[in-house]
Amino acid sequence: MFPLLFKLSDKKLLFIGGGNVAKRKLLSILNQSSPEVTIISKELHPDIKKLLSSNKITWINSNFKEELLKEKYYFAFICTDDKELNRKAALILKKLGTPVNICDNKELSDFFMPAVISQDDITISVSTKGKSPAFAKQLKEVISKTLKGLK
Ligand SMILES: C[C@@]1(CC(=O)O)C2=NC(=C\c3[nH]c(c(CCC(=O)O)c3CC(=O)O)Cc3[nH]c(c(CC(=O)O)c3CCC(=O)O)/C=C3\N/C(=C\2)[C@@H](CCC(=O)O)[C@]3(C)CC(=O)O)/[C@H]1CCC(=O)O
Ligand SMILES: NC(=O)c1ccc[n+]([C@@H]2O[C@H](COP(=O)([O-])OP(=O)(O)OC[C@H]3O[C@@H](n4cnc5c(N)ncnc54)[C@H](O)[C@@H]3O)[C@@H](O)[C@H]2O)c1
Repeated sequence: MFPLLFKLSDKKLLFIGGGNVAKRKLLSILNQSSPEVTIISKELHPDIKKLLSSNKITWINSNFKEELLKEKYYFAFICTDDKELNRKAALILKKLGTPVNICDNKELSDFFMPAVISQDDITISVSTKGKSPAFAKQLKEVISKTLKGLK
């Protein structure tokens, strides 16, 4: 796996599922950039609902169906709690040429979300190649403190 920095502002991103995991990933992305986001989900986390008026976020209040994919997405984040649905949706999006990140399927994912430290012009991302996301988070906190101490 190779880390890259993507310019996501104004890119079309798709989220399938709008629960805790979607919220975490979305907030992490919105912290760094300003993409156009479409969320397909029957339910939406209250913290995401709060963003609907102030951000470029469209909520499609429905379970996932292939017919809902009317646009080409730059990246898709598949985060429902239905493992089989996640797999099926990922295969559809991959066929359409969209790279996917799946919350419960490392093997099928085209990319992972790292833990991100961003201070001024410095960006550091931490990954454990998917082995231990909790450790990535811990390491992020240690690096963040060290970086602050250097200033
Ligand atoms: C870094 C971070 C970024 C983010 O997502 O924002 C991130 N996970 C975070 C937190 C976190 N995730 C989990 C816990 C609960 C504790 C635990 O079990 O460890 C916590 C801790 C918490 O929530 O506090 C559980 C979990 N995670 C994955 C699975 C499925 C699996 O392993 O198959 C399961 C089990 C699900 C289950 O079955 O229950 C999978 C992935 N999680 C990744 C990223 C990718 C690999 C990153 C890497 O290479 O290290 C990858 C592969 C895919 C992806 O999601 O991109 C973010 C820290 C944010 C921050 O603080 O900065
Ligand atoms: N990648 C990670 O970091 C990580 C961390 C914890 C858990 N997980 C995995 O992620 C899954 C989701 O966790 P969560 O805490 O976000 O769950 P959650 O219950 O908070 O959210 C699930 C979301 O999926 C939506 N959904 C369910 N079926 C759907 C369908 N057919 N079409 C569209 N949307 C649908 C629901 O409406 C809800 O918004 C867990 O089952 C677990 O396997 C991954």
